[in-house]
Parts: sequence; structure tokens; C-alpha cells
Amino acid sequence: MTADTSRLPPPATRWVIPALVGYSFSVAPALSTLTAVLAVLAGAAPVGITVGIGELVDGLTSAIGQGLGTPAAQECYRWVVLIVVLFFLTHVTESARTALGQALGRRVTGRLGERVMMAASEPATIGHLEEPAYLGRLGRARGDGTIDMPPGEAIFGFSTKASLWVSSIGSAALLTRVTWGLGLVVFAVFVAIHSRLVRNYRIAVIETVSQTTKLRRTSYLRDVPTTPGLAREVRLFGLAAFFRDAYQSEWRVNMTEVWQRRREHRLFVVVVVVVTGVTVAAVFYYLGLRAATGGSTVGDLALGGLAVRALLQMLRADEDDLRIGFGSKAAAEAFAFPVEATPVGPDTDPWPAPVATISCENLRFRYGGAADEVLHGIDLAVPAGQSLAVVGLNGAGKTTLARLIAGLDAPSGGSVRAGAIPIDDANRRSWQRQVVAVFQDFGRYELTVRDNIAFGSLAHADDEEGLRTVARQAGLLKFIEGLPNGWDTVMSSGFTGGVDASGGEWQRIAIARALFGLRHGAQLLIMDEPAASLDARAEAQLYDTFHELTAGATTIAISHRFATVRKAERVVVLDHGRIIEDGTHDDLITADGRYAELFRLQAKRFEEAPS
Ligand SMILES: Nc1ncnc2c1ncn2[C@@H]1O[C@H](COP(=O)(O)OP(=O)(O)OP(=O)(O)O)[C@@H](O)[C@H]1O
Repeated sequence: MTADTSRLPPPATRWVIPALVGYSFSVAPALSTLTAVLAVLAGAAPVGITVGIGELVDGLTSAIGQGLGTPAAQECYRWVVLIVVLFFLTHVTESARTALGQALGRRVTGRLGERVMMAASEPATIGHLEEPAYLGRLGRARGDGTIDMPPGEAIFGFSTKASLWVSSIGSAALLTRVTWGLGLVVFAVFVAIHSRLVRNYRIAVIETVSQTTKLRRTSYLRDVPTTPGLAREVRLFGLAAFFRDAYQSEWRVNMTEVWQRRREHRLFVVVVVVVTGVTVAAVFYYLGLRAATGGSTVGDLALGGLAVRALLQMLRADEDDLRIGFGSKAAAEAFAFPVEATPVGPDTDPWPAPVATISCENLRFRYGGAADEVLHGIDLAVPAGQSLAVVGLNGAGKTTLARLIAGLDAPSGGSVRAGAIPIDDANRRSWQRQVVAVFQDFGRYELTVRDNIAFGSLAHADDEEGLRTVARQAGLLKFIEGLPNGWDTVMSSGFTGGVDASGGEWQRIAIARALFGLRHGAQLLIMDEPAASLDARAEAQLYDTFHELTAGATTIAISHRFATVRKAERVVVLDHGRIIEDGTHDDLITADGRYAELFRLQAKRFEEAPS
């Protein structure tokens, strides 16, 4: 729903780095402090080396005149020792800073990832997870894209650049000591070039590449031929070339602007090289002239040269700028997700009373962004314990109705009531705990089979007897007992010791999960084509024992199979979002309307089928 997305404020793109630094200190104070100290040390040590070399050169000039063993020579030894120590310190601090900066980045990424995950799973409705805009922002917050840069990369890149700035400012200060005017001018020119260079570089690479919505589609096209499930059809229908071409042409369209920016950037780099070359030549000429005319010492000349060399490091846009650019974009998106979202567990407030009737009153619904309503004023009352079948042609709105009754979407108009209580945002979660469902696209969790079934009522996951009972009822017990690790087998061959289940086995798992929920107090069972993947015998068994299995619970089954539909106590026919028939199977056959027509059509097909 649009309302869900609009709950997300736009990303605050200004001051992201200070916000990220603040966040790092709040989630990992010790690691952040240590990284900051090391960044400063790693930047300051090279400045110390420059000072040392300048002093050493001057010292040597005097020592050469005075000879070995003189105080001037000893002074030189001291400078040599200092320089060597600082070389080691530079190396050690830089290595440590890199390791800790990366660890800090991972910590920040992890914590922000949790925040985003919690926020995205916090709304009790699910419409936001079907919106391209919301999904795009979710992807950007995680750093998905051609260049995979999650938020923590920015903090690592920033620690590297912070070192660079410490050494640049230190070097500029040294140059200022030799000749203050020149030092300031060179520093100012380099800062200006640096910021322009980085800006250009980021625009060239980042602004245009981080268009996640477009990229999601491009990546989708690229991944289809290797996606399990789709790969089969790609081979059978010979679609590989189609997807390659579609991927290439979309990629080209998306990248045209990027390539244009990159050309401009290259041109700018040429200008930078020329301006830098002229500036550096002018500096050396000036320093050389001063040394030659006695205005400064040879040591000053060496010191100035080394300082300029250090400052030249600024004139580079590199992967750390990418890290800062992409990472801070991801961070800005991640910060937009609410911080107070908490994970929702199974223990919400219980529904206040047993529900005598579940009813829809003038229920209307429109999917976010869609022009037309899918449901146009449904009125329906389902008494507790009734088994209701909902039938209708494809797209009639059956699944949508089930989603609304389960409280997964908020109606656009009218209401769903459980007993006398309308389901709304205040009690939605509590109602959801009363509902178990086997949707068409039920969850296939790549976890143990035990988890897969216990998810029906997580609070009772230790009910071994219950797990066995529902597994038996769903016809799964033998299958589970034959698994390599029994109940603890992971349901995916992608994990060591894991196995893949067939479509029908997965469906039985989903049914067992729902039965486990019913066993532990759920009041409503929704089944959307629950037998679609079951073989004929399993389907017959399921429906023959249905009443026994669902023992007193209200059930709503959506099905196109009339052999099963006729077993329901009551049938409603949905057509273009409206209920057009409502009654028992016999009533509707007698009425000779749409239901009777569809029923006869299906029965005829079976009669005509060769035996
Ligand atoms: N997430 C969605 N976003 C936008 N439109 C949707 C979404 N899901 C379904 N629709 C549209 O709503 C209409 C009703 O879909 P629904 O899935 O409720 O029909 P159905 O009766 O269950 O169909 P089927 O028998 O094919 O499962 C369809 O026109 C469908 O295109």
C-alpha cells in the first residue's frame, strides 16, 4: 500500500558521514575509538618522517663538516632512529587501522541491516513488500547494486581518508613552516581540486549506477537462466539467448548516461594533471631558488619536497571514495527506516474472546498503485466451525479476500470483523495469531523440517507429540523418519546433509504447519489450493479426513477442484470481486447458475477422459 511507503521519510543525503560516525561510536564505542586513534597515528607518522628527514639533511650538512662522534653526528643518529621507528609505526598502524576499520564496517553494516530487516517486517500488513518503490529502497539500504557496497563500507573508506587528511594537513603545515604563503596556496589549490575530483568521480560512477530499481530488473534478466526453477524452462524453450539480449540491451540503456559521465570525468582528470604539474613545478622552482639564494636550508628544501609529495596523495579519487559514496547512500537509506521497530514474536496479546462469526461488511480493496478495485463490496458471514469453499475464475479475487480475512492487508473500504471486533492496525497482530494458512505460494524455509512445521505455533515448538501427530495427519511421518537426520534434516540440498523435497512433500509440510497451528488454538484455517501438488490419493485422503483434522475450526478453502469443493458445508462463488452465489453444493446445483455450469464442465471432462 502506498501508505506503507510514505511512512518512510526520504533519505537524508546531507551529513550522512557524521551521522554514520556517530552511529559507529554508539554501536561499537571501543572499536570506533581504536580505529579513530589508529587513523590519526597512521596519518601523523608520515608527517613525523618528513620532519625527521628535513632535520637529518640539515644535521648531515653540519656533521659532514664536524666529523663522526661529534654532537652534530649524534644528533643525526637520533634522527635516523626516529625515522626508522616512524617507518615501522606507519606500517603497523596502517595495517591495524585497515583490519579494525573493516571490522567496524562489518559491525555497522550488520547493525543497520538488522534495523532495516526489523523495520521491513514490522508492519502487520504486507502490501509494502509488493511495491517496487519500497523494494528499491530496501535494496539500496542493503547496498545492493552493480557495485555491492553496504553502509559499513563508508565507515571503512572514511577511516582511510581520515588518515590521508591528517597527513595532508600535517604536510601543508610543514610546507607553511618553510614558506607560509606557498603552503597555504598549495593546500587551498589541492583541496579545491580534490573536492571537485571526488565529486566528479562520484557522479560519474555512483549517481548513475546506483539506480537500484532499474538494476534489479537488469540483474533479474541476467540471473533468470541460472535460477533454479526457471533454468528448466529456459532450456526447454531455448530462452538463454533471449535473456542475454534483453540483459545486454537494458544494461546498455542504463549505462549510456554512466559512460557519458565517465568520458567527462576522464577529460577533467587530464585538466587536473596539467594544473597539478604546473603547481608542483612552481613550488619546486621557488623552493630551489630560496635554497640557492640562502633563504632556506637544504633540509627545508627536502622537507618541502616531501610535504608536496604527501599532498599529491590528495589528488586521487579511488575505491575509498566509492566506498564513501555508495556506502553513505546505503546508510542514508538505512537511517530512513524507523529505529524503534522491534521483531514481532508469537506472543502478542491473545484475541479477547472465541470468535462466533467472521464477517466481511461491504469489503473493498485496491492494490497499491492499481487503478481499479479488486473487491467491490463483499458481504459475507462465516459462523465458527463452518467449512466454506470459495470458487471463481482466475483473477476473481479469491486470494485477495483470503489475505484480507487473515488481516494481511488493510481494506480500502468496509471491514473484516472477528466476532464483534473490527480487525484494524491496533489488533491486527493478535488476530493474525488466530489464523493459519496454506497459501498457494506457502513458505519453503530452508531450515530443518522440525522448524518448518513448528513455525505453525512457535511458542509450542517443544510439543514433540503434537509435531508427530500433525506430520502423521499430513501423511509426512514416514518421509520425515526416512530423512538422513530425521526431524533435524535441513530442507535444502544447498546445505550439508540437507535434502530437497518434492512439490507434494513441501505442500504436506505446509499443511502440517497449519495443522500444528490449529492444534495450538488458531481459530481460522485458510487453504488456497492446498492440494494443488498432491497426488490424487493424497488429495482424497486430505479431504476425507478434513473435518476430523480441522476439528471445530472455521475453514476457508479456495479451490478449483469441484470434487473437493462439494465436500464443504457451504460454497460462495466470486466473480470480478463480487459474491454472485452463496449456498450448499446442492443449493447451487439446483439454482443452475455459474457454479452449476463450472461444476458440469469439470465433471464432463472427467467423464470424457479415456479410462
Ligand atoms: N500483489 C498484487 N498487486 C497488484 N495486483 C494484484 C496483486 N495480487 C493480485 N492482484 C490482482 O488482483 C486480482 C485478483 O487476484 P487474486 O489473486 O485475488 O485472484 P484469484 O481469484 O485468487 O485468482 P487465481 O484463481 O488465479 O488464484 C487479479 O486481477 C490480480 O492481477
